[in-house]
Amino acid sequence: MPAEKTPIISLKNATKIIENGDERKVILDNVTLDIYEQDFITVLGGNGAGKSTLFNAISGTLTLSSGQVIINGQDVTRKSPEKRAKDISRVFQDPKMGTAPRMTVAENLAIAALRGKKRNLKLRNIAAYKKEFSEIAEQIGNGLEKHLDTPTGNLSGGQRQALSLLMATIVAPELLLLDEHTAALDPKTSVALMNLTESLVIRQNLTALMITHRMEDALKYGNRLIVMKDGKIVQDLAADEKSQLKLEDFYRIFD
Ligand SMILES: Nc1ncnc2c1ncn2[C@@H]1O[C@H](COP(=O)(O)OP(=O)(O)OP(=O)(O)O)[C@@H](O)[C@H]1O
Repeated sequence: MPAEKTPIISLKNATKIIENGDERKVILDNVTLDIYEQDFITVLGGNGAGKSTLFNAISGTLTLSSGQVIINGQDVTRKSPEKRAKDISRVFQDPKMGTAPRMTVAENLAIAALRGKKRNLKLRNIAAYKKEFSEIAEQIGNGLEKHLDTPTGNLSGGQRQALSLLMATIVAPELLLLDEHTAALDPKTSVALMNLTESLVIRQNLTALMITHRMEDALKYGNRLIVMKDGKIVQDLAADEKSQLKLEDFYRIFD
């Protein structure tokens, strides 16, 4: 019998209740989820279904009312987002979120390269890393390598999202959270960033969760699909089940 796989991340009965005077709202409802190495899971659900809340619970920006978050067997439920940051990186929808606007591309990459490491990289040493950064940036194919000394605030949205993705993966995280990271881009740039995402995930054997509203992307990418509704995971489909789904099945998800 094959040995049982150990999940990288587990949520156990994760629940978040928001109380405001007489109002009581369950925004994460008893969610149990095991994420295994090299899972690439797409996350679908209507507005307000709880997708970002799920990501907040994993990354630690939201403290659970009850339940647990386990990373590699360690209970991190009460650990701060900063403590979890060595294991978990996240790319947001808004291109402004992932990068420091006044710092250059090279400086942003240098900071990202230090994730989880104790030593300090002095900014004057960045020059030594420039060739390496340039090679990494060149993989993107949108000219980012020519902008290593450009403040990120001057980049296009697509370049900035590509940089955010590079920063999130330059030190391979245990889990990459992609929070609708292509949603603010034009269709062509969005396709280019999804291609880059897939190639980074495959090349670095990453484990990733990706929220998307694009059903085509949920069908095309990943080995697993979860569907959220009212703070719950209502479906968890493996690759073979996912591949049998048609676009019209997806529209039913949002009913
Ligand atoms: N801190 C909070 N306080 C009160 N309600 C909250 C809080 N965070 C989230 N919610 C509520 O929880 C529900 C789920 O929100 P969430 O942002 O997770 O949805 P989502 O699935 O990511 O939606 P969208 O697709 O619109 O981004 C929403 O009704 C939202 O208003």
